[in-house]
Amino acid sequence: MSHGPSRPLTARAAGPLRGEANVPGDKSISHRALILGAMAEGETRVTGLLEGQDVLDTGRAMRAFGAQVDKQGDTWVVQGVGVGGLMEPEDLIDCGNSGTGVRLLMGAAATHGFSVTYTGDASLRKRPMARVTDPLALFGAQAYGRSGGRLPMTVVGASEPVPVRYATPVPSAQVKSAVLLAGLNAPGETVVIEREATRDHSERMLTGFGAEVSVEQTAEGRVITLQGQPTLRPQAIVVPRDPSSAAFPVCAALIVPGSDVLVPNIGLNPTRAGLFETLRDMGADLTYENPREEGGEPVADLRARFSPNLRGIEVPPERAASMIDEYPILSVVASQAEGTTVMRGVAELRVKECDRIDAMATGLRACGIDVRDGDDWWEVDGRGPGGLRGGATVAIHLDHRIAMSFLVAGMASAEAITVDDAGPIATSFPIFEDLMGSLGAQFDSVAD
Ligand SMILES: O=C(O)C1=C[C@@H](OP(=O)(O)O)[C@@H](O)[C@H](O)C1
Ligand SMILES: C=C(OP(=O)(O)O)C(=O)O
Repeated sequence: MSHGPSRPLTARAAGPLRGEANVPGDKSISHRALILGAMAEGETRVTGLLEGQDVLDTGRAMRAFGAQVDKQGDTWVVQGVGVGGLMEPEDLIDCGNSGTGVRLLMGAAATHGFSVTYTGDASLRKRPMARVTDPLALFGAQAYGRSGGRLPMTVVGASEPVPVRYATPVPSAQVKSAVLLAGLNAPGETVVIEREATRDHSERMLTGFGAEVSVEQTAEGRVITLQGQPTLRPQAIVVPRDPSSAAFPVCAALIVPGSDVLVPNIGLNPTRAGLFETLRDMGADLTYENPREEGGEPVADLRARFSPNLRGIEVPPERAASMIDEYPILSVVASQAEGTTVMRGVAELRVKECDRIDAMATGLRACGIDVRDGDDWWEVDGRGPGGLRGGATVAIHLDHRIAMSFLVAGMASAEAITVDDAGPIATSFPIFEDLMGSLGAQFDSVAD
């Protein structure tokens, strides 16, 4: 869905942040629970689903594809139609701001013999889709979109799909997942090879639903093999809390003097936890309390305290996929460290909801921080605790993570920071303002 009118929001220096931050469910897992639930035979029940706009848009799309998706009390109930049972939507599928939504749906529908036209908001309509439609063409699906492979785009599904073997050219869990979801309704073995491991929620959840999925580490990379046309058995899914949302209260606590914040129950799947390792490498006072396993995923309570002795580091590039959405907030923490933080191997940041390197570099420079950048790298010169001047209004380009990052920056800067639009925060973290406010953050809505 498109957003309402833009809504500026200002964050100013806050007192210590203290208390417990109960962040919402994982966005990646929530999308997959609705999509796989819709492709299973019978009733899947999901608790802890993220009720962010991105996921709600995917829920609406699954209804348009013929599944029933309803909320009963705290549980989302999906009546699936079975593999191969999706139906042609009567209208456009509008995925709003969500790259994950549109790319996974394109995959899931591409091996059905019907056509679907996809669109999204002004941010999503700029993002590249050929990375998904190229492998979908190998199954026999054809895509017709705007120039540069942009939305709106119609995908004519393959009525007699063939299985595919595909090596992903960019590290992308969305591309991997689109191919695996398409492979569900192709006979035989579909194989995806990724050079670097990306988040593995699709593999885990497909296995949970009863598909045969094997993963092998070879010289070529991580080889994932799916046996096509399985019967997916409906599941009871408990969605863990989102480490990408936890990043905001954690990082805010590290840079606001006197803070001590507990962020309970965070999924620490190694394909997602790169930020927390990086913060610890920088000298953050960040501990994992009560580590345990839940639903096959490692989980812990994160405790973050103000950390006056952060050091800039070179972030290991091989860690990029496991923290790809966290570089914007990491750059805010880096601005409060001593020395330079170097981030390499991050070209993907340029094709997210916006060009995230450019958006963060522009905003940080306006707040008094030196940033240098190239095609696939950037570096931030830290000015130590209290080194953020602030006093800027920052353009967030319909990007929720840019908005939240600069609001956190405003909590630790000398002068307030305003983001031009807080609306997109609702795509992934609808309770951000209230939750950060409950810890002690100070926000002012600015009248238009
Ligand atoms: O598969 C997913 O759920 C996601 C994969 C990542 O995108 P890419 O696959 O484009 O790297 C990430 O940035 C996005 O927020 C969620
Ligand atoms: C990149 C993101 O999401 P998506 O690709 O689903 O829009 C994100 O949430 O940071």
